[in-house]
Amino acid sequence: MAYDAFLLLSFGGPEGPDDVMPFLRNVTRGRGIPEERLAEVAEHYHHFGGVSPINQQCRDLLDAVTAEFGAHGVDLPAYWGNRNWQPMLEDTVARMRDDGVTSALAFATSAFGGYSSCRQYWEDIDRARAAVGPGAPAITKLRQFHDHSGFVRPHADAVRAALAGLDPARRATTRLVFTAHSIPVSMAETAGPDGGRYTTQLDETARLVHAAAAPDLAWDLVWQSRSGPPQVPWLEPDVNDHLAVLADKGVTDVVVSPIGFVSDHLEVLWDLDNEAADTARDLGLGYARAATPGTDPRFVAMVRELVQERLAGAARETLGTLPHWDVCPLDCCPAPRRHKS
Ligand SMILES: CC1=C(CCC(=O)O)c2cc3nc(cc4[nH]c(cc5[nH]c(cc1n2)c(C)c5CCC(=O)O)c(CCC(=O)O)c4C)C(CCC(=O)O)=C3C
Ligand SMILES: [Fe+2]
Repeated sequence: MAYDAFLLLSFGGPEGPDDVMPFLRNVTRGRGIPEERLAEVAEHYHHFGGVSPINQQCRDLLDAVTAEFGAHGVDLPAYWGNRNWQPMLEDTVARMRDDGVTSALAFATSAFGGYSSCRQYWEDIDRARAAVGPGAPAITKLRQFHDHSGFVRPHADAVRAALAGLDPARRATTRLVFTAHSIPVSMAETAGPDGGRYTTQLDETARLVHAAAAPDLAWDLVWQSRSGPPQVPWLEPDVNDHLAVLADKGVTDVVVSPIGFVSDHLEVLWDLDNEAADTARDLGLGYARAATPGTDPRFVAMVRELVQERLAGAARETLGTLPHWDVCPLDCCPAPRRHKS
């Protein structure tokens, strides 16, 4: 198969105060998110001047990937499009068509399976191609990468760096707390062809990061950034509740490592550096937050390697044991039941 472009596919975020509500309406259209939750999340964005860091992080990643391609003879022009905010994917796909692109490889900024993190990006591609119509390039998504060394090693180094900021005399009572975005339990159950892929992959990432960073410490995998109406069950425990349980058990210090994410975007900054850090302080726990890969050279090299896997049929780099595939089976990670908007 010949490919003639690379596409960075991401979530999108507002770039000023006036963007915040329209962005949030794009994210939540038809998903039954209560109005109070929207108002609360809008406040998180306004706290940062209405600017999400995710767009600059995408620009930085795109620049780094372009340089990495150049240095390794990967001759593909690089494009960027988002699900929820400008540059919107359908505008990017129209530009690709105008530039004569016929077949592109897309890197989505999530490592995991599941509807929100994988299937929905395939749907974004389908919708954007349909909107562009005849002449839209073919676009396929690169595979999930939860156990790639280019994802695991930057997380592991970040955990080590965060640990170095805590009191070594209390290491025996220090704990690793891995976090990922909570999702509805029903979405977790239908993730992957056999169900449970989001949580199973996160468990594997946590094990790999733990083994590489601090095998002497105990660890847990917990959830952050819950959304949705209260009567719908989402993955638990929430990181804040979990910190209270740990403090009760005699844990003195925590390193919180957001392995569910590729960059320090708003949900990492607000929900961890603000909320969870406050919770830890109230509980008297020492607290350090580990960084995400961002533009770590190993992560950037991973993107290039995922492309080369597909260009050259090169072997897959995997540290774990879960299966991988290039194109998701059509029946995995189905869309949750839609609410009326
Ligand atoms: C699994 C997952 C990831 C990780 C995979 C991936 O990266 O794709 C992720 C990432 C992100 N989520 C983000 C922001 C938001 N997510 C929301 C709502 C939701 N997230 C969900 C899941 C996930 N979300 C779900 C099931 C909902 C309920 C509504 C729905 O079913 O879609 C809402 C609505 C308000 C709220 O209720 O929180 C917002 C504003 C941002 C941007 C941050 C920035 O601006 O820097 C990013 C990277
Ligand atoms: Fe989200």
